[in-house]
Amino acid sequence: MKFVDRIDEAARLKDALAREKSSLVVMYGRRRLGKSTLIKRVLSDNDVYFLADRSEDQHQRTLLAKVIAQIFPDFDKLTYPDWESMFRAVNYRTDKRFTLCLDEFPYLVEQSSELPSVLQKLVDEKQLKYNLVLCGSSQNMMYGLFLDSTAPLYGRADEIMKLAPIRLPYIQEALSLDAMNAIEEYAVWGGVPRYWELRENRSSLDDALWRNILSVNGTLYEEPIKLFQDDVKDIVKTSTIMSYIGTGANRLSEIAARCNEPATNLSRPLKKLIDLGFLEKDVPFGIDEKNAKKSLYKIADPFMAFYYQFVVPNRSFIELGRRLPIEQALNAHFSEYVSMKWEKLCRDAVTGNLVNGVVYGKAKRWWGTVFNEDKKPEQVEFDVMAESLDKKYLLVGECKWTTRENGKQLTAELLRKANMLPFAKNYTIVPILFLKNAPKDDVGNAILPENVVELMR
Ligand SMILES: Nc1ncnc2c1ncn2[C@@H]1O[C@H](COP(=O)(O)OP(=O)(O)OP(=O)(O)O)[C@@H](O)[C@H]1O
Repeated sequence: MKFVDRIDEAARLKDALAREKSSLVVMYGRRRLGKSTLIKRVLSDNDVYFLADRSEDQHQRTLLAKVIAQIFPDFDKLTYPDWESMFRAVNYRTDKRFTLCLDEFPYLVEQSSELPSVLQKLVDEKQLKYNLVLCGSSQNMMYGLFLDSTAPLYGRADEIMKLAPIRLPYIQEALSLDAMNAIEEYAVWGGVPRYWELRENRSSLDDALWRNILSVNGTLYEEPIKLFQDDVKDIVKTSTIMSYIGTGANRLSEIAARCNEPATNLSRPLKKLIDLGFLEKDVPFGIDEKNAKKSLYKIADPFMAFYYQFVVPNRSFIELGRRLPIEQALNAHFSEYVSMKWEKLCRDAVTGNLVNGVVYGKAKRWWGTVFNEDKKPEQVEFDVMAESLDKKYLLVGECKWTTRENGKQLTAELLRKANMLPFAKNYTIVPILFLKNAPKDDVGNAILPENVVELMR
């Protein structure tokens, strides 16, 4: 698969490594996002890249010495009793600046708890002649090592880079898809390039699902557990919470009831899952994010959302190799699943972007009770709602992931609902349809998959 995106990240890393003084760069982020690949692309043959494992520290130093010997001959002929002597020996041999990258740095710290203090000492002495890049997948540990104010390396990094998932337009480029298929595939694999590679090796999305996720031998069959191993203590509880949310328990009270625990016990694990990027809080437009009553918890990561909706409830069928019930579940709900992801992509596309000549702030959903023409209460919902930065316009959007719609009818209904909103009079209402296909009647206010891909570039 061709390498895509990461232009800004690569530039930032290159820049940090080319500064006048040697730099300490920290890179972290969820597994399989492409941290190692990005670093290796930026490093040259004069640099050293070392991938740590969980073996004991003397063994790791022996392995690292071997890699360093590729640029400093015979470096591995000596034995280094501790990390400090090894880093100082590298400094002694350095005549021109190079970069030493320690990938999976948290594994080294697991074996040698003194390592952060050793590095702190070396960095504080300002004598290091080489750059250090420290990389890791455990977001928890990387946070604890560099961003916690009590940690020895706190404030020592010249650059801290948290790698994010790759955005929608690049899956289209990597897998040569049309916009509609890019959205469908992104709904399953999200922005993780390793998953895109697994998909690329299969003839169709369906084939890739059955081979990689919906099979006990699939590479991704246990993937969430592997991801949690990096960062959460209680994997069973975490997985249980994700399952409940993935199958429709979205309010704190519902999740707590299903877990049979008081809601207060769940605030920490939920916050943790939000920090890790696996969950998000959905709050209606105009409501404070901290409003717990109005908040809905949703799975933020597309791959996880697919997994907890389609894999976990069907685990016993998958274990027995029974395809039929899973095929039925996919036939009945996959399209609806993609449509939820489509809504989210539409909101992301609008946020901070220029839509029909107007720039909008953060787009959210809106749901609530309004009073209709007959003064009767009515429950209404908007898939997308955003206020223009100049506060003059309110974009209200309806998303559909179905075959061709009647645009006039959808727009009229959107306007009818919007005009009942108590805050409608403060704005000029801008109705927008976000549709899978162009509407039967060309209403002119439709945004299609190719437009969303373009907006997300
Ligand atoms: N920007 C990219 N474009 C295309 N493919 C990529 C990109 N980045 C990474 N990949 C591919 O994705 C896979 C995972 O990348 P990589 O091993 O670098 O991730 P990582 O974040 O270091 O993962 P881990 O923490 O699991 O080691 C690799 O096989 C790589 O080829």
